[in-house]
Amino acid sequence: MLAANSTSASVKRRKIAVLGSRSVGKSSLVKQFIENHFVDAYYPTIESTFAKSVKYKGVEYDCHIIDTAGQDEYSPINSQYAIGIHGYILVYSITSRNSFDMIQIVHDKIIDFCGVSDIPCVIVGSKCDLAPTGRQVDASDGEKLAQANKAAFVETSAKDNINVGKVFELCLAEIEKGSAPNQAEPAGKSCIIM
Ligand SMILES: Nc1nc2c(ncn2[C@@H]2O[C@H](COP(=O)(O)OP(=O)(O)OP(=O)(O)O)[C@@H](O)[C@H]2O)c(=O)[nH]1
Repeated sequence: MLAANSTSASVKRRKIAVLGSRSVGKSSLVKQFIENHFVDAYYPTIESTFAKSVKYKGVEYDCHIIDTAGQDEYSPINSQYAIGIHGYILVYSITSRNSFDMIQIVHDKIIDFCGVSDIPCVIVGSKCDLAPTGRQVDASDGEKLAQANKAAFVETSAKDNINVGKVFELCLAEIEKGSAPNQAEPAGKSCIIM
C-alpha cells in the first residue's frame, strides 16, 4: 500500500504524467489520490502539477504528478509530457469506446516522440462505478491493450475511491522495472532530449 510520508535523505523523485481524452476523469483520479475527495462538477483542465510524498515497498518517493489537458487524435505531444517523465498513466473511461481508442494513439505518440520502444505505463479504465448501466469497454479489452503495450492495467472509480492508490503503486512498479536497484535518480526509461 502507498502511504503519505515525510522527507528522507534517500528520497527518489518521480515525475508522472496523466494523459487521455477529455472528461475521462484524469483530474478526479489525481484529486482523489492527492486530496482524498471527489467533485461531481466538470472543470476542463489546462494543466496542473501536484506533489505527494509516498512510501512504497519501504522506499520513499517524491512524486510529481502532471494532470494534463484532454487529448484528441490531433493533439501534439507537448515536450513537457515527454522530457524527464519517469512514468505514464493513460486514462480512458469505461463508458466511452472513443476514449479507449485514444489510448493507443496517445501511447504511440509518446513512443514516437521519445524514440523508445516502450514506456513505463499504467492503462486505467476509469468510472467503473458506472459499469452496471454505462459500460462500453470490457475489462478484458483493457487488459489486452495493456498486454500488447507491456503496460499495467487497472479499472478505477475516483467517485467511490476504488483502486486509486493502486494506479500510482502500479506506476511506481512499472518505473522501477526499468531502474537499477538503489539508484536515487535513474535515467530509467524516462525520455530525455539533449
Ligand atoms: N461516476 C463517475 N464520474 C466521474 C469519475 N471520475 C470523474 N467523473 C466525472 O467525469 C467528469 C470529468 O471528470 P474530470 O476529472 O474533470 O475529467 P478530465 O479527464 O480531467 O477532463 P479534462 O480536464 O477535460 O481532460 C466530471 O463531471 C467528474 O465528476 C468516476 O470515477 N465516476
